[in-house]
Formats: sequence, structure tokens, C-alpha cells
Amino acid sequence: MNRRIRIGTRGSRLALAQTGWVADQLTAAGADVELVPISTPGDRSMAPIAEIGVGVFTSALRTALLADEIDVAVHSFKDLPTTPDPGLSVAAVPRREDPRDALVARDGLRLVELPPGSTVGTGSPRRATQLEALGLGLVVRPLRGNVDTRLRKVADGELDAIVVARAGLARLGLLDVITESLDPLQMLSAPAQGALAVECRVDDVDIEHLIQSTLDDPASRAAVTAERALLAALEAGCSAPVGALAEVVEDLDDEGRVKLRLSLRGVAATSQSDVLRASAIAETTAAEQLGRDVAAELLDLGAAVLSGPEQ
Ligand SMILES: NCc1[nH]cc(CCC(=O)O)c1CC(=O)O
Repeated sequence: MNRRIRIGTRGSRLALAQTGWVADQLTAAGADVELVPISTPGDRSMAPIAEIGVGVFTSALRTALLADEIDVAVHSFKDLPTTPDPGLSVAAVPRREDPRDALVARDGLRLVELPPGSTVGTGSPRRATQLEALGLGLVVRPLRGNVDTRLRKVADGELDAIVVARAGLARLGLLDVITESLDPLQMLSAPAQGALAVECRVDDVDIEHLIQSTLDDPASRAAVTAERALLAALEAGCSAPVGALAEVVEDLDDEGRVKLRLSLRGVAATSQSDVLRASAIAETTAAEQLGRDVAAELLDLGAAVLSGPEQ
């Protein structure tokens, strides 16, 4: 393709790292690419995301894409609202990073080593409810801002610890600040955490094909599809207390042959902030139904249906 591809990016270090990675992959595949900076209200405001609303990081990129100002948008998939935009297509879900949440604590402490009364920063109701459900007596404090701002709160002694996505630290080359990668049994990550969504216009078939063939990872796409179907069925935005983690696992078929299937675990909170859990396994081709089934089980157990903005 001899067209120059315009890739929109937010200005944050994390966005530049993600978009830069996509640009490098496309360049290596022989494409001619250019980065176009786009500023979003989410970058300009320090207000809690609960106040500024769903899609705060992604809608400006989507608008620029629909207006033909850029050809490709790279999003953190967990920041994308579950409602699809009919004019846009997620042409690739690249191989996802480790989706776990990470603890960054003072003095190298692990979660169970934090004494009761320790302060843990997170702006995410999902992380807050799961932390409280552990019964460790931790005091959850609100937290926002870019990764550097968050890390500084621990370095300055303002907080004993913070919980952030491991993937964000990985993309910034900051894995060494992590004091514990949290087990999904303690802290189930957000739907689509650690995955990117690479979007283009539906009618731009050349770009769609290039991006899909260069960057798409079918296992990551299946996992994220199940997790987001669960989220959509609970009608919750990404700041509602909903976690979901799907993994492609080896299972045995009726003849005892090894077969790849998709397992999905979900957590949701009741209106009393109790944490509920459910899980199921299905064919990798039935990802959406799997997400809806686990969501239905969570609703049966009493999950609160919340329509909240993302974290
Ligand atoms: N809503 C914030 C957000 N959106 C994407 C990431 C980075 C990790 C990822 O791509 O999932 C983060 C930071 C965090 O949750 O700590």
C-alpha cells in the first residue's frame, strides 16, 4: 500500500508507547506511517473519571477517525465503551500483555504484608471492592493521574501502596517498581485489561486488512470478546465493580484428545459491595455467549446492575 497511514495518539507517555509500538509493527511490515497527536478531555482534566464519564480517553480519537483526520486509532481496550460504533471496526487485537493488576508498595511489601490501616490508592471501584473483600483492614484512597503521578504518591510516602495495571507499567519499562503481581483469585483484572484495540473506519478495507493481518492475535481477541460481553451484559462501564478474565486453556474432548477452549472468570459486586464470583468454559468460537452466560450467573447471584463510567 503506498498510502501514508495517519495514526492518532494521545500525548501521555503510555499512549505514545502503545501507539509507537503499533507504528513500529506497521513500519516493519513495509507501511509508511505518521503519528498525529490528539488531545482528549481525559488528559486535560484531573477530575475523577467517575465525573468526566465513559469514553473520556477514546471518544476524541474516534471522532478524529470518523472525520478522516486519522486512519488508525490505538486504544487501551479496557477504556473503550462496550457500545460499538457502527462506522468503526476493531481491525486488530494484538497479543495482550499480562492482564494482572500490580501492587506497588513501600519497602517492597506484598499485599498480605501491609499492616491493617495501610493506605492503598486506587480510583477503581472494581479494585476497591476486591481489596476490601480481602479483609486485611486496608484503607482505600482515591487515586488518579498518569502513571508517574501515581507512582510518586508511594515514593513520597503519601500512600503505603497503589494498585495499577501491570500492562501499563510493562509498556513504560517500569516493571521493576512492582512489589507483587496480584493473583487473579485476589484481584480479577478489568475486562480487556492489558489488551489494545486498533480501530479503523469500516469502509477502509485496505487499512483494515493490513492491520488485521499484521497485528491481530485471535486468542487475545477471543478472550477480550468474552470479557467485554460479560461487562456489556451487566450494563456496567469499566469503573463499575466488575472484573473478568478469559484464558485459552487446554481441555480434553469426548475422545480424550487435547483441545483448546476458552475459560472465563468473572467478579461483580452486590449493592452491599460483597464480591460475587462465577466462571464457565466454552468453545473459543462461542466467546460472546460465554460472557453472557457468566454475567447471567452473576446476576442470578445478586450482582448489582450499575451503569457507571469507567475508571
Ligand atoms: N483506565 C486507566 C487505564 N487504561 C489502560 C491502562 C493501562 C493498562 C491497560 O492497557 O489495560 C490504565 C491504567 C491502569 O488501569 O492502571
